[in-house]
Amino acid sequence: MNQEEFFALEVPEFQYLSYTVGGGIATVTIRRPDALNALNQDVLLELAQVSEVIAEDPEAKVAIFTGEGRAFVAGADINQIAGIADVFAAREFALLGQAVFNEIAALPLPTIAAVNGFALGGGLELALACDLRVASQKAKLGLPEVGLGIIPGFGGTQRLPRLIGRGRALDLIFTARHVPAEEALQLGLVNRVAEDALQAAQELARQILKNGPVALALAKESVSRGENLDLAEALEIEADLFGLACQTQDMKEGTKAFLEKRAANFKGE
Ligand SMILES: C/C=C/C(=O)SCCNC(=O)CCNC(=O)[C@H](O)C(C)(C)COP(=O)(O)OP(=O)(O)OC[C@H]1O[C@@H](n2cnc3c(N)ncnc32)[C@H](O)[C@@H]1OP(=O)(O)O
Repeated sequence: MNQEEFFALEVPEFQYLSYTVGGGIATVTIRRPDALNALNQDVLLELAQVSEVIAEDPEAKVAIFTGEGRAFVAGADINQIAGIADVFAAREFALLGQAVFNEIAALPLPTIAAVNGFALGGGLELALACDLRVASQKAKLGLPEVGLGIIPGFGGTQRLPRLIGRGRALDLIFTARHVPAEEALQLGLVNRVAEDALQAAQELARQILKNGPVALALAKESVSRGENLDLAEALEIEADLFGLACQTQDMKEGTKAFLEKRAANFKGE
């Protein structure tokens, strides 16, 4: 077995997803358009698998998640929720969604949700597990679970207030309303609004890709690890990771390129 074969990436055959990678951008498209890409257990398990693929793929430097058709994801599958037998099964379902989205949130590279349409319930929770969100002008976002007599269970009650603040998050959760893209932008729920969410996400990814890959991963790690700590502890982490960044070839190349007034050629080392 030669080295290339040894390191050959195995991408499973997905039923509900497609995975492509090109120019450093990995793209995951959720494909269950007849149900507006609703997340049943199988889709969730495939999302877990694909996040392992992304983590292992040397070609993937930025990952984009999007949906086929007129929805990003219209939530967890309400048919499955309606059939949940007892409190234990319900808790397991929430824990499964949380575990999958935690895996996506922990990917050591920038992730972007290209919100091409409805991002409701578990769909918004998936977008919240990504680092950045780009919405199409026709996108609608929200956590409508209380309208079904349940609460957000895939991280929404935790990630949404951390992103936009408690008052704004509880407004969305209590009213169950669908927020249009422009309002989502004002709320800080999305980073950009564009006519074509995927195209705008790809442009954003290309902008990110100009920068040092190790530095991107370390910057994400610093923000993620510091998020739930007090400032003094979090600043220690930042200093440690700054130290690591300064040990990289990318740092040598980035600073040299600046001084030589040319574009840096980062190797991700
Ligand atoms: C822990 C996490 C919990 C959750 O995430 S709970 C779920 C939260 N999400 C929601 O409550 C949104 C549910 N969906 C809707 O409210 C509506 O859809 C929309 C407003 C998004 C779109 O409405 P319209 O344009 O009229 O389309 P349509 O005919 O309702 O949907 C097309 C097909 O998609 C199925 N579908 C939509 N969302 C879900 C879902 N979340 N779970 C299962 N199926 C869903 C429908 O039933 C229908 O299917 P058919 O054509 O066979 O009647």
